[in-house]
Amino acid sequence: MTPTPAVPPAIDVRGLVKRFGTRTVVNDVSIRVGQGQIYGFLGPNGSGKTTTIRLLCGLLTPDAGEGTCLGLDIRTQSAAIKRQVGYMTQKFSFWEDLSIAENLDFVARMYGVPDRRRKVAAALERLGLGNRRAQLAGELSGGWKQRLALAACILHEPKLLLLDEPTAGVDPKARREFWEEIHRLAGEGLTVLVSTHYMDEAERCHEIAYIAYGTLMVHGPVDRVVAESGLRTRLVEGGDPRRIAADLEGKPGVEMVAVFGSRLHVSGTDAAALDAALKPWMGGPWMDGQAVRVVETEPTLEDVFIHLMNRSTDNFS
Ligand SMILES: Nc1ncnc2c1ncn2[C@@H]1O[C@H](COP(=O)(O)OP(=O)(O)OP(=O)(O)O)[C@@H](O)[C@H]1O
Repeated sequence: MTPTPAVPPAIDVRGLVKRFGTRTVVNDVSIRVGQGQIYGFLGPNGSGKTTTIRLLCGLLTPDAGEGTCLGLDIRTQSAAIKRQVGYMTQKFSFWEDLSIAENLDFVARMYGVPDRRRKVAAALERLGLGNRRAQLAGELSGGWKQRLALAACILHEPKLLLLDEPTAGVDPKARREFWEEIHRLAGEGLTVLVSTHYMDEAERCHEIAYIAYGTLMVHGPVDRVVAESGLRTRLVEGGDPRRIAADLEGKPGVEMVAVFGSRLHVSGTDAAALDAALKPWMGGPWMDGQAVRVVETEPTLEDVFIHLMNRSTDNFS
């Protein structure tokens, strides 16, 4: 039997560097993204996520490094790559006094999309915009605007979709529906690169990369990123979380204390030192008429990212 040929990665780049003036905004980034994967980019504001995504698909030329996107060279074949990319920028603009359908038709004409009418109809159908086709874009709520933006980005049937903070300011239900659509598209083979600050969005990605000040600090599936962080977390329940937090802040072994309503997440990389700091709170002392309880828990992705952020130094400022 002939073995099935392995599907080549959608993106395979090594050693990418980008400088703006004297600042190195992307520093030696190597990434491989499988076809049909949703790959999330996280990191502090201005840390180079958008620049990295643009380099990966040839929209910007790197100062050093090499690689391929959709099997094409990111340095020499960027025009051919761009034709196969759908890019939803942070500030997607519409013609507010045109309807949804007219906006899509306009975009399709502008990009010379063949078989325009059928493609516009398909995009309207696919994103549940059919019933609203005549509604003016300027009257749409945030969630519907995102859908229209997504419809416009997939009209030309790209193989790679770039989403730059796609759901900023969108309500949770609309975000969930947006992500269901992204997963459907990925299921059909579309590769998706998404930058986000939302942990729930990161958890919906097949793999994530955390970039801080131009450096790729960790990458991989969410579970692996959490497991490999080396972070240990204890959950403290009962009593007054703010007073317990104040007691723990700055103690050896305690690297982070975060209040979640009536609970605390206390984390550090040295489990013995962490437990030594928590010792006075173990064994159920009473506080404000409640028993305080300390249990081991998994760090959340947010715990891991705050930890990474604390560890990274802002070499941009
Ligand atoms: N064309 C440019 N010329 C000069 N500096 C730039 C240019 N584009 C981006 N930068 C700078 O490079 C750094 C990284 O920007 P980038 O937009 O990639 O970060 P980001 O992680 O996507 O940020 P955010 O989360 O705020 O969107 C920033 O300090 C930004 O000001």
